[in-house]
Amino acid sequence: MAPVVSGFSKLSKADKIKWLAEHHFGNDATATDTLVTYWNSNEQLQQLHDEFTENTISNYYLPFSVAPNFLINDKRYTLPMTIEESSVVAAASKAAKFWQRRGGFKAEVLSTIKVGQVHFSYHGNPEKLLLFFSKIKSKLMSSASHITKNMEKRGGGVKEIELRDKTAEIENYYQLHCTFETADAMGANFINSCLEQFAKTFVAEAQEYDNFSDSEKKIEIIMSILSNYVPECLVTASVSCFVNELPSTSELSANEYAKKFVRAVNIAEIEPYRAVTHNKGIMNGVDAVVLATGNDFRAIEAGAHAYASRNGKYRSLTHAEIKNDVFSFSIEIPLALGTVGGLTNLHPLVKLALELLGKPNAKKLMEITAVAGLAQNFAAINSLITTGIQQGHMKMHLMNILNQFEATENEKEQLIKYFKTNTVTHSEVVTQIEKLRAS
Ligand SMILES: CC(C)(COP(=O)([O-])OP(=O)([O-])OC[C@H]1O[C@@H](n2cnc3c(N)ncnc32)[C@H](O)[C@@H]1OP(=O)([O-])[O-])[C@@H](O)C(=O)NCCC(=O)NCCSC(=O)C[C@@](C)(O)CC(=O)[O-]
Ligand SMILES: NC(=O)C1=CN([C@@H]2O[C@H](COP(=O)(O)OP(=O)(O)OC[C@H]3O[C@@H](n4cnc5c(N)ncnc54)[C@H](O)[C@@H]3O)[C@@H](O)[C@H]2O)C=CC1
Repeated sequence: MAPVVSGFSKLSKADKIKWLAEHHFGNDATATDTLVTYWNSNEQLQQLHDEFTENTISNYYLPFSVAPNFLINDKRYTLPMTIEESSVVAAASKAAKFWQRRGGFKAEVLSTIKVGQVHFSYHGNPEKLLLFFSKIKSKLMSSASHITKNMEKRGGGVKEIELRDKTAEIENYYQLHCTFETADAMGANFINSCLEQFAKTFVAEAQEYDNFSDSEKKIEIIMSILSNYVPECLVTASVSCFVNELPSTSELSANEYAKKFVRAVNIAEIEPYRAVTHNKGIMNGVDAVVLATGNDFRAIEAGAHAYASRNGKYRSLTHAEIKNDVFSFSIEIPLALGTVGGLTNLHPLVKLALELLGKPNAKKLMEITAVAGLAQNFAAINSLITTGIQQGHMKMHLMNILNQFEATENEKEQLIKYFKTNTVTHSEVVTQIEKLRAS
């Protein structure tokens, strides 16, 4: 077991690695070599990456991929996608290619309101608190004007502050429930700064408020923080076509395909076990664009799953229907994304990704990202109701298995040829490698 270390954060990068090598890797040089191999030879670039987070000792690469042919609101895009899982980029590309010949994707931002809350305890008469709040509300707003003035010039700022009584759930618990518009920023830091200012002003004003008793004056702030639940920062995307334009085979007509597809989505609307996997497939596309564009994927994940269970049951984020011989498929998803702030103007590949998308504003990026989720879900369901997921997924995963077994170029060539006409499973790849090596 490694010893407790004090002052680790203050060590140089080299000394941090030395400590790790000594206490976790028995001074085996391989560990150090692996870490150093991933350093960037451009020292300036490396320093930039070192400074993104804390205790950085190396870089962790993920593939930076692209999916072409996305027709969104009549404009063609090539999507940047950062993801480790094979077949996601292929699936997105396949769906994009399919829908670009059928009118493409339509997307629309429904609203962009974000939420933050000051959580506090108040011991006293609730009516007096409400009266106090109504008296000082405008002062609360104006106390943050030094933070909000530039955001207001961009059309954003604080929208509303509400006092919410939560004492039915927790004794003496109240909130300032605040809503914001943050223009092209995701807004976490802006919102948190505003909230902390509201909290300070709230406490100070309470102490000066003559109508409060001494105990009522002692408002205790528990915390001030934005919410990643953003049901009003919402975007929708959809595709539609005549049923007879859908894929068909001798075993499954286009009409049967449409019905089977809708049924698959319906199952994800009522069955949580399926819905979670269904939405995971959607997030394959969403997260890949979110990561490539330097956005906060934890915030997006948390918000999307909370939205999926907003009615008390976890459900699909997509919906499908057939009406008058038209098949339509849509998604509605909360996406608090930014095209300024965070890493967006810092990471060279993020800058490139945004440039690839034509330097979108936050709303446009919300539309593009929702489309990536819908496309991914379309491709996954298409596979699930026809060939099954494994055929296409394992075809893409083959190279990973071959690399695990350190297959030579010659072995790869022979096995790729073999698996063109044979189903890829992990065990079959192992059998074929062993066969080759024994011959
Ligand atoms: C994998 C495919 C696309 C193969 O599909 P295919 O029909 O065998 O592909 P193809 O070789 O005929 O090529 C057709 C198009 O697919 C794309 N494509 C094809 N291959 C590549 C490639 N190597 N690199 C880049 N793009 C590729 C590309 O757009 C290509 O057009 P082209 O470029 O030739 O004009 C298909 O089987 C598919 O869409 N499968 C779904 C895969 C999937 O959803 N993967 C996610 C991982 S599984 C998961 O995490 C979640 C899940 C699935 O469980 C969610 C759920 O249950 O809902
Ligand atoms: N719970 C959460 O989700 C939390 C997330 N974070 C992190 O906060 C970061 C995002 O915070 P932000 O406030 O968005 O970033 P940020 O702190 O980099 O601020 C962005 C700033 O850019 C400026 N700006 C310039 N042009 C703008 C425009 N057109 N529209 C809007 N603002 C413009 C504004 O001053 C704005 O406040 C992410 O890195 C996220 O991971 C931080 C705390 C909590």
